[in-house]
Amino acid sequence: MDPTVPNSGDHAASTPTNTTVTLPPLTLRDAPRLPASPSGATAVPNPISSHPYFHPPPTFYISPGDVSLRHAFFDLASGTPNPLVAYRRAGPRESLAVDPARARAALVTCGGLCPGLNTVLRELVVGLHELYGVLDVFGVAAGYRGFYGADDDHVRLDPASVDDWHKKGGTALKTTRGGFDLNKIVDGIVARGYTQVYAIGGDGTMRGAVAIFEEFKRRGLRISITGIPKTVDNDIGIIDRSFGFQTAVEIAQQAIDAAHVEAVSAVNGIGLVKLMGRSTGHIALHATLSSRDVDCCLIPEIDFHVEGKGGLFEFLYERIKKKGHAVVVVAEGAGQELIPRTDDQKREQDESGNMLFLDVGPWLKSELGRWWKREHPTELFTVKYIDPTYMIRAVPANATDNLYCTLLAHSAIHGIMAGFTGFVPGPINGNYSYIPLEDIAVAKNPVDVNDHKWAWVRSVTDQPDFLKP
Ligand SMILES: Nc1ncnc2c1ncn2[C@@H]1O[C@H](COP(=O)(O)OP(=O)(O)O)[C@@H](O)[C@H]1O
Ligand SMILES: O=P(O)(O)OC[C@H]1O[C@](O)(COP(=O)(O)O)[C@@H](O)[C@@H]1O
Ligand SMILES: [Mg+2]
Repeated sequence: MDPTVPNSGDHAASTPTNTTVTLPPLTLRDAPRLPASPSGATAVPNPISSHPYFHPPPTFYISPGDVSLRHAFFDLASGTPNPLVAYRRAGPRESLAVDPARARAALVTCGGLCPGLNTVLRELVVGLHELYGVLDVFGVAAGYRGFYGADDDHVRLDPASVDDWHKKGGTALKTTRGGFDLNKIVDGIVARGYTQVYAIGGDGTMRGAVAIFEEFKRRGLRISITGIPKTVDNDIGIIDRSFGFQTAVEIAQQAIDAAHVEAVSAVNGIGLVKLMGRSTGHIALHATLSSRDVDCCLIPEIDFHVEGKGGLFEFLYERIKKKGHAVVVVAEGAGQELIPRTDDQKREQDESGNMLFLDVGPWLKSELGRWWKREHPTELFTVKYIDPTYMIRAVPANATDNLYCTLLAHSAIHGIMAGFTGFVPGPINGNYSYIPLEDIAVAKNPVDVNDHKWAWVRSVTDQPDFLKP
């Protein structure tokens, strides 16, 4: 039977049918493993088995054959992904490739802040100590450069010292951009006797972790590394979402609410909110969908023009005529090509090599004011601009993100102790999996503007594409 042909006949009278479909072969993108121990030491039983409280049931441990699928759905009519890709399922293994008694762990946070960083750190420390009995756990200060920093950049951590970290925004270890000197970093790791590295950061950190992993291999070192994906922008691909993102969206609501109040309380009022999102508009999109007060959402994935027929300003004028006010949410990376910049500004980068953006919020505010004065000089007009940039990422994680951070931290530890390295733990369609670092480092996560989500935005804001005629 052709699976793409719908059942014919009376719908109410039809019965379920079974259709057999042949799927393409499955490719396992396996997480790399540590080389065998030179001493020939064999597997160590998982200490959780002898933990006084766990009593793991037979289904507790992840079996060597457990995998999860990357694609949870596809259209049989247009062809399935070929090959189908699978990853190892994350979780505790019955036997370990790493002896916890000899393990020495280093935790580092890099890049921008994100709600939940401190929770991940806390859960790594507590999980290493209490699940596996790893007592040598160190926090490395101020990003990758801390590995080749002074002695006091390496701080011993234990469950007591991190007890309340999940309640705090930011990162207790401090974070920096730049300073990625591969040889110095690996020399520092070796000199301090670290056997496992947990690098918590965004896309840049993941690319750095790939380089460290490759250098470990090149030098024949038996040191494992895992990357725990952090990005408030949610711009890392393959995984369902990054931690801290939901918290950021929640806090963004407060800015949109304020913009809405200001807009409705003014004559011909516009509330303009700029949200984070360097190359992706996820925060702006999700904040728009959850708020429902937004009239227009601008994201980096969609070009727009401001003046003239079909432009943003004309749309806002019409919306004000209809409703008396309008709320605009703009992601920081949107409309960058519209803002005039000098050659020097075009070359400006942060310490990690990320392009520095001009501030789209004030630019939009002043362009709109200028346009209104010119086109409608006799009508009152007010724009209130709100920039909650750092407020949405410098807060502690909410309950959902705190739980997510805990599961990520535990998944990372289980993977490292099982002997995996060069991997990233993360949920794929809700299943925690181990994804090779090199896949994550290149997987971007732009907003798919052809997807239902963008259609939802349109249905909420009733906004057109601001295309040039
Ligand atoms: N291509 C790369 N190779 C090696 N290290 C990188 C690379 N890109 C960024 N890094 C390093 O990763 C760290 C964090 O990068 P950054 O872009 O600032 O933040 P994020 O990881 O949040 O994207 C910095 O120390 C930076 O130097
Ligand atoms: O001012 P900072 O600390 O460089 O951070 C600004 C950037 O941080 C971000 O949150 C992204 O940070 P990451 O690359 O560290 O994830 C962007 O939204 C923003 O452009
Ligand atoms: Mg980044």
